[in-house]
Amino acid sequence: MATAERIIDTAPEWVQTPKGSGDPAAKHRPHITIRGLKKTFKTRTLYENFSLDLPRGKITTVFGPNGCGKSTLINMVSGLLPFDQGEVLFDGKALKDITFGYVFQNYREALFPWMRARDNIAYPLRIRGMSKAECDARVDELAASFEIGFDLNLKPFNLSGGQQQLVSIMRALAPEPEVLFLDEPFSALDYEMTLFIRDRLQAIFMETGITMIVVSHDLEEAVFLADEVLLLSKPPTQVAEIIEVNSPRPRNDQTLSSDEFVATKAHCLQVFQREVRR
Ligand SMILES: Nc1ncnc2c1ncn2[C@@H]1O[C@H](COP(=O)(O)OP(=O)(O)OP(=O)(O)O)[C@@H](O)[C@H]1O
Repeated sequence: MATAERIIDTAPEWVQTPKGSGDPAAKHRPHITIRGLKKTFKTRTLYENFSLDLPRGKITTVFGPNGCGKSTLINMVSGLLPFDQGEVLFDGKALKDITFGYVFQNYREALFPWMRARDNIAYPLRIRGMSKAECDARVDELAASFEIGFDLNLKPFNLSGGQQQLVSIMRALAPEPEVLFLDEPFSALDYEMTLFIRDRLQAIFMETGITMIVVSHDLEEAVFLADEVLLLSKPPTQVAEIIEVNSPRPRNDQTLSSDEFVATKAHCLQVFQREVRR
């Protein structure tokens, strides 16, 4: 069920009470509530009265037919794109009152080319007024978490595409966001780098329990990463189905051939095909 009434009671063990809230019940409430969203491009209505709850401390992947509005959805929720009507709240708070990160598909245009990789990563910390020593410590911490094997003193144009995307992800994570949005983060990467970054993202997720919303156009990737796959319909876009993925973490190559994973992926494909034919 994907309506206002959805009760979220299965936050993983590692999900902490939100910082500063002092409210242990918060982890059982939806993290993001979307109510009555409407979005029209010229005369075409993409979203009409769209409502959805997204859970705290889980990875939700967004999958659906071409052009159904996957990117538009996360762009509206993350404030990059205005909507015509409706409301998006983060455990009752407005977007301006939370810290969030966004990873773009096109990493080439996302990084500041004149800044070294480590200055790109530290940027969101510097603009918050953190000292150089604090920024350096956080960048080093992230580099260790991501097992970075390249020189962060290089500028983006001296890095490979995958390395640039890693820097983008580290920059998004630097201020310890409570929500991380990723729009097709692997679509411009080679397979080896995709597997590496996917595994690192999973590890970071397991360490931090950060809520992640990931747009994907690859069903296997969407199921592999997800606690829940949000399957969208064709426009005017509604939730076709929310499918739980119960494969245990950390997931690895063996996960892909496990009965549970194969059955979940097959179910997602069935729903997807039903929506495409509709
Ligand atoms: N700025 C815009 N102006 C006009 N139409 C737009 C704009 N942005 C998106 N659209 C249209 O809205 C629809 C949804 O676009 P969106 O990119 O969100 O879909 P998507 O599901 O992410 O697409 P894809 O599967 O191709 O990645 C598409 O028909 C697109 O052409």
